[in-house]
Amino acid sequence: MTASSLILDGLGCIRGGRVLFKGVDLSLDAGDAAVATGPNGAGKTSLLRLIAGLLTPGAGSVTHQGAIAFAGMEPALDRDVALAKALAYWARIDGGGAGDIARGLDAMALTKLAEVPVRMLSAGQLKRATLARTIAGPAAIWLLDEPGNGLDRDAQARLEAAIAAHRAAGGIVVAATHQPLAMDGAVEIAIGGAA
Ligand SMILES: Nc1ncnc2c1ncn2[C@@H]1O[C@H](COP(=O)(O)OP(=O)(O)OP(=O)(O)O)[C@@H](O)[C@H]1O
Repeated sequence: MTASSLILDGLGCIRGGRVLFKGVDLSLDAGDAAVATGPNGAGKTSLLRLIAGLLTPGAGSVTHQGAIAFAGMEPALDRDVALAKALAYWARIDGGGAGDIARGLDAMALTKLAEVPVRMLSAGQLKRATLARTIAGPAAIWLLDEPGNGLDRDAQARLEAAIAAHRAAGGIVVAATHQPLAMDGAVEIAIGGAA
């Protein structure tokens, strides 16, 4: 993996004319992780979207080295095709091959469901599929929005193992979550306020 880093400098977010947060500073290098916490509506997803470049900062800046993968709450997978085919679509865009898709499927215990249409997957299986796409991709910086939502105990352990392996390989992980997520030494970004 190429060198990765992520720096947030005085980052602020305004949505709907309301200041959600301001002055968020963060500096992550290869192997580091951060977890965004805070009440519903505080701005955790917004923070991830700012980092991904999907929102414009109200203040401050985001600087990063290494590609970003955003595993959001909505599974961005074609519902009408088999899971493996839906992941292959993204592998073509993200840059990956059949081996990477197999690795992603295996990491989230989805290999047996590879030929099942996406629309037939359960909520937890869809979440695992979203994570499999990120795992299969080449991005150094993973942004994970509520990655543990809907996961059973085995899938949660697999997610935590995938995060640890990614960090050991020089990747960076930023997760937004209400649930406990084992990430050794992760920096907490506590976002206050409530909607
Ligand atoms: N498109 C939008 N326009 C204006 N405001 C928005 C928009 N999308 C979200 N918001 C508001 O921004 C605030 C933060 O939303 P966000 O999804 O970032 O919170 P969150 O901390 O991730 O919440 P949760 O824990 O419920 O997932 C909320 O008050 C929400 O209503």
